[in-house]
Amino acid sequence: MATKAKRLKVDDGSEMNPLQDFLQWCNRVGLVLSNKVCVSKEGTVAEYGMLAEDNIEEGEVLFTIPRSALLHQETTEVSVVLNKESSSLESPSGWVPLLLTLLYEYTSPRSHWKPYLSLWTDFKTLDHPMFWSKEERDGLLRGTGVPDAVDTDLANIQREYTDVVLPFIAKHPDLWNAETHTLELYTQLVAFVMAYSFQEPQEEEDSEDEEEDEDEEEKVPNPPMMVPMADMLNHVSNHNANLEFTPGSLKMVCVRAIRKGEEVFNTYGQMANWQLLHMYGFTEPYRSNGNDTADVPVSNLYQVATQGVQSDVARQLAEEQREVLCRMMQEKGAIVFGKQGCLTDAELHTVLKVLCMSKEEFSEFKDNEGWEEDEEDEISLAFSNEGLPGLKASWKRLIHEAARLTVRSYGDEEEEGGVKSDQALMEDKAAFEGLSSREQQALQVRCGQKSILLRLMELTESRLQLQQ
Ligand SMILES: C[S@@+](CC[C@H](N)C(=O)[O-])C[C@H]1O[C@@H](n2cnc3c(N)ncnc32)[C@H](O)[C@@H]1O
Repeated sequence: MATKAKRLKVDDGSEMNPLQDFLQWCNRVGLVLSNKVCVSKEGTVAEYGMLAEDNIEEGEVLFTIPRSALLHQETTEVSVVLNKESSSLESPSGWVPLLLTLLYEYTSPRSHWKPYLSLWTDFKTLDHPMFWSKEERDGLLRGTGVPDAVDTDLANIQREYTDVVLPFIAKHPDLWNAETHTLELYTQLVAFVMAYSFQEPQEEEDSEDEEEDEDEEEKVPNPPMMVPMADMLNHVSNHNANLEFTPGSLKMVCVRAIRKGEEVFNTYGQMANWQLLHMYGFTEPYRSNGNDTADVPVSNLYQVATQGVQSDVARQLAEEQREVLCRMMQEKGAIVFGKQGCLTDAELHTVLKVLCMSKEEFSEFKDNEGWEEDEEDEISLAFSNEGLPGLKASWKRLIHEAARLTVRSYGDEEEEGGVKSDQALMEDKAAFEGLSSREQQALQVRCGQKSILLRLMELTESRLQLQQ
């Protein structure tokens, strides 16, 4: 196998090379690596990565991993005990069996996966916002959605460790112990799973089965697993390789020609910068992430719709409309905008329609238990960047003002959410380079979101607003 592994000195003066050990292990377990690629720490965007040593064409397989080399609850040495007591390991995340697997295999000197897991002697390179101080998160990432997501994660990790993991490991002192398998290690492994694990997509059902299952509950997603070698690849939104799952093995396939010397990039999914920072601890440079998004909370649309409402009747109507929307909207109730327009157009359509209804229209709507849905294609076009300027004035005003409220939530209200200072910092190369890596990443998240919101405000500016 080709390798650019460097020999590393260890403290006692002896030499070790974790990458060489890992590549030898790959050979032993039957992982086949094309001689057109190599794993390297040089010439990559972040630590380990994969480089093309020759030109590679679309469709070529870069490596094949036998399923037996994957690390998860069925392949670990402790699978019997995990499976036997699986019901006591259930949790909302569904990650506990893999985390117990990793707690065990990462600390076991005779683990079959030792050459793989030894690539990361500690997890210091992981710099997810969950490892930043709360002050740093709340200060640098205000308005981006990351602080709330991290607070939820940390509370869940603590709860899962205390309520599920600790009672389980206490029953198996021969395999785990609380002195070694601490909450700190557990939290690091959660970050490792967030940034390195893969989830096999659900098998596609044929249309007949789908119809039958329509009323059944949504399928539980497959649990995460560790996929050695595939997780050496870094991510960009404009990726050139993709992991394919087949019954016997997993294959990394080139999806766009790669020239000799270029880095091979996988995709971790369509991820906005705030999601990349939250889940993986990095961001793509400002403007280069084609999947960047910004959320406009439904509560902001509601707030704009009810501004200036005077009469009791109108107030009551607005309150009823809000209640109906709360029942209809899933999750936390945010409308997501990407670089090309609204990504949750059906939800936005619903919100605008309900909030702009007269008393009569609203009661008719309730009597009919909804309305006939418009064509999906028409809605998606209407809320794209091309369609937004042509929306009716009342809808544009709501979107415009709600976007403005959202921009303000990033910071200083007088300065419209710090838009100007952030933009200036981004454009001043020397000043940007003087920032810490955390400050740079936070700035990239903020600038990406705000530029989407400002574009949205431009597209929904009505003539009346322009005259003011
Ligand atoms: C699946 S691992 C990829 C291998 C990793 N570079 C390593 O050395 O172990 C994911 C991690 O790689 C880093 N990473 C991936 N893509 C990146 C990118 N485009 N820019 C910066 N860091 C990236 C992040 O730290 C992320 O959490």
